[in-house]
Amino acid sequence: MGFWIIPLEADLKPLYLNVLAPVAHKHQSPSNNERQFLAQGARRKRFGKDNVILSDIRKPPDHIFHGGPFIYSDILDYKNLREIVVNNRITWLFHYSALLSAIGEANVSLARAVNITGLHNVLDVAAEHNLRLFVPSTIGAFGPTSPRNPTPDICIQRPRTIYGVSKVHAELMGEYYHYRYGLDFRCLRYPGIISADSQPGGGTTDYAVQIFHDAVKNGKFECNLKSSTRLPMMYIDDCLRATLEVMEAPAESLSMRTYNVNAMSFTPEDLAQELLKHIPEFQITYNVDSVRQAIADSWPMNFDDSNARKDWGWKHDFDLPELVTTMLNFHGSDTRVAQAN
Ligand SMILES: NC(=O)c1ccc[n+]([C@@H]2O[C@H](COP(=O)([O-])OP(=O)(O)OC[C@H]3O[C@@H](n4cnc5c(N)ncnc54)[C@H](O)[C@@H]3O)[C@@H](O)[C@H]2O)c1
Ligand SMILES: C[C@@H](O)[C@H](N)C(=O)O
Repeated sequence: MGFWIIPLEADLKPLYLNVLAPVAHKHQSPSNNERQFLAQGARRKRFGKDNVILSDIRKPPDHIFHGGPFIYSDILDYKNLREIVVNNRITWLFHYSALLSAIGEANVSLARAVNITGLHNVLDVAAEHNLRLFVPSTIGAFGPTSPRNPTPDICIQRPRTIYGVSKVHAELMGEYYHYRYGLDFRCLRYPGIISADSQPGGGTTDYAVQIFHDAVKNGKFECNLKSSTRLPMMYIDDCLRATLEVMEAPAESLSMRTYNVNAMSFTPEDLAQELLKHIPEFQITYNVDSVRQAIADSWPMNFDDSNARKDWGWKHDFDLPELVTTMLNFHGSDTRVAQAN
């Protein structure tokens, strides 16, 4: 994902700098393609198709390109950001551009530029033009010295990845701009996000997306984390709804500017057991990637999101069984499921 720009009602113009999960899966059937369009369409439907501008530095899939305005935007180009905001009278900005945890460790200088310099550009353009700004943070903003089970909103944050460091920086800078300049900064710490219409983006939680592709296509999956690695996770629809809900919450209901949000928490073994109920021949093997495993072992196992639930009424819809059924349906596994039954 990157960044979104949106307009409000007649005059609310959101800009999304990259889209969470925009990439259509190559193997989907036409009917699944239509269903997968819904998550993206929801944002455009909520605000009006022409009022939501999506952007990236990468070519979008057909359904994104034809679904409403889409533009090229590099968050490292400040003048270009300012031009987009001015020319389109943007009011809300959703900033999704980032390098994720595992890929960030493989390319620290690029991660530092995109995740930190890019954030500075976004903060400045938002403050200069009085935008409401959403920036996602992550379970990766915590580290080995944070309480892991559960992890509360306020506790020690000493992450050991450039990704985590950049996200703590984003949380603190956003809050600083809020108190110093009155910027309407809002931030959610997402768990691992699972979506059928995306390819894994270089994160530590990628296995929980890839497993569905491989289970449906090949009936087997090689997992790069240990079977007992417990991490917080969330289905994409809950993630998008949480994001819009916190953005639309009255300012006086927000006791904080950065909130944990959660839905479920599982291990690769738990996920495999749930998949076996639908695909009895499914097999999982383990070939642990030491970089990803060390990252996962330093992250929360369970996330305490009680403040989000109390302040603005957060409530998730998808637990593990609903997640697996929905993902398998999206992946066109109806035939396998029918065979299994
Ligand atoms: N996916 C998850 O599980 C998860 C969990 C927690 C938080 N998040 C956050 O959500 C956001 C999106 O995550 P994602 O999974 O979609 O990641 P992703 O890797 O799939 O997408 C990142 C996007 O950033 C874009 N990008 C890279 N450099 C850019 C630049 N210079 N200018 C503009 N765009 C640029 C990429 O082209 C890509 O579209 C990130 O900020 C991430 O930290 C994601
Ligand atoms: C958890 C999250 O921030 C991302 N999916 C990663 O693993 O890097």
